[in-house]
Amino acid sequence: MAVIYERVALIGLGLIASSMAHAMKAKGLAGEVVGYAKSAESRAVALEIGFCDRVEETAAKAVVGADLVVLAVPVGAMGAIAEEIGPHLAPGATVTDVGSVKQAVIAAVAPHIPEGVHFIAGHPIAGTEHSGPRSGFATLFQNRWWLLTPQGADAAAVARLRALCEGMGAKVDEMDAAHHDLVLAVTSHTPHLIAYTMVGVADDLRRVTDSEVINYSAAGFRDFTRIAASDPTMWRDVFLTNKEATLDILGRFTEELFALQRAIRLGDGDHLHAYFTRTRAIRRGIIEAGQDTAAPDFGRAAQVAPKGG
Ligand SMILES: NC(=O)c1ccc[n+]([C@@H]2O[C@H](COP(=O)([O-])OP(=O)(O)OC[C@H]3O[C@@H](n4cnc5c(N)ncnc54)[C@H](O)[C@@H]3O)[C@@H](O)[C@H]2O)c1
Ligand SMILES: O=C(O)C(=O)C[C@]1(C(=O)O)C=C[C@@H](O)C=C1
Repeated sequence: MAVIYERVALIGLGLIASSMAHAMKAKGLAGEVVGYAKSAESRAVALEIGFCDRVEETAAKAVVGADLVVLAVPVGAMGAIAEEIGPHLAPGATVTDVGSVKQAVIAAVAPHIPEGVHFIAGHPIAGTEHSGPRSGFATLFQNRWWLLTPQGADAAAVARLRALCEGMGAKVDEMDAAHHDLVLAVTSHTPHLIAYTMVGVADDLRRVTDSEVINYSAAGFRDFTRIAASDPTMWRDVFLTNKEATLDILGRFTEELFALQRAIRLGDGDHLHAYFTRTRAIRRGIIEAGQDTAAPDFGRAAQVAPKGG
């Protein structure tokens, strides 16, 4: 594939940035990949693995001369990074981000983007519970959605970023930032909160169940523990910044839960059966639509990754 950006600056060198670097290198999409991470250890790992050609000790230095800058830090850190790099961005460059929340990131970043630089917020709907520079892999975005929320950004700049995402194997869609945050509150944010809660409940019961929770961990619970092992900083920031939509969905979730609780108490098997029949159809619909792209290659991602690098 042809080079799409001559110099890509990755700010933050964790799961998403390192996966992007691996994918761009595998497909020849970037002339040079420059990296910045706040810890020297992560910068050294990026050079050791070789997914960055060069690393810099500050974000400001890393973005100099870059035609694409990717903000790949926790959502709550995006504003401060944008403020630091703003004066150093090259005219005509594109800045994007990969944050899991869009309205808060746009509000925090956009004020620091100078005239003549394109800001196109984005979000790859792909990830694992691992973090840090050793956790990335080139196929993470294969067949996964990459949502862009361009909010009127220059069409040619959007098309170029879209080509990069597609080059990394993703399917691209554009949407409004508020809509994105509502959709993701349903499909990702609230499910994570539920998983965190369920694992917390099991932990509270540890003394009662002894180690049986671990020893006899059934598939459903094991899936919860994988999700609940996700990075605490990232998820703290997601809930603090997508507050409204998450609280809305949690309210609806609680209402449904109470209705199921009541059906169990009353022995209302018809209610339970009808409910589970409806949800089973949803799962089947996802599979029939070819959307059941299981998270790829967990074996490879299971390497021990330095945290908070
Ligand atoms: N992990 C996922 O499943 C996933 C999926 C899609 C999008 N995202 C989003 O991508 C972004 C990065 O997530 P990740 O999974 O790659 O995280 P990660 O923890 O693997 O990497 C985060 C990087 O940000 C740096 N960082 C952390 N706090 C910082 C700060 N205050 N200032 C400067 N740098 C800081 C870390 O040093 C690290 O290099 C987040 O915004 C997250 O919401 C994550
Ligand atoms: O597969 C996982 O481990 C994920 O949780 C990835 C996942 C998700 O699907 O909810 C998590 C957060 C994102 O912003 C995008 C993707």
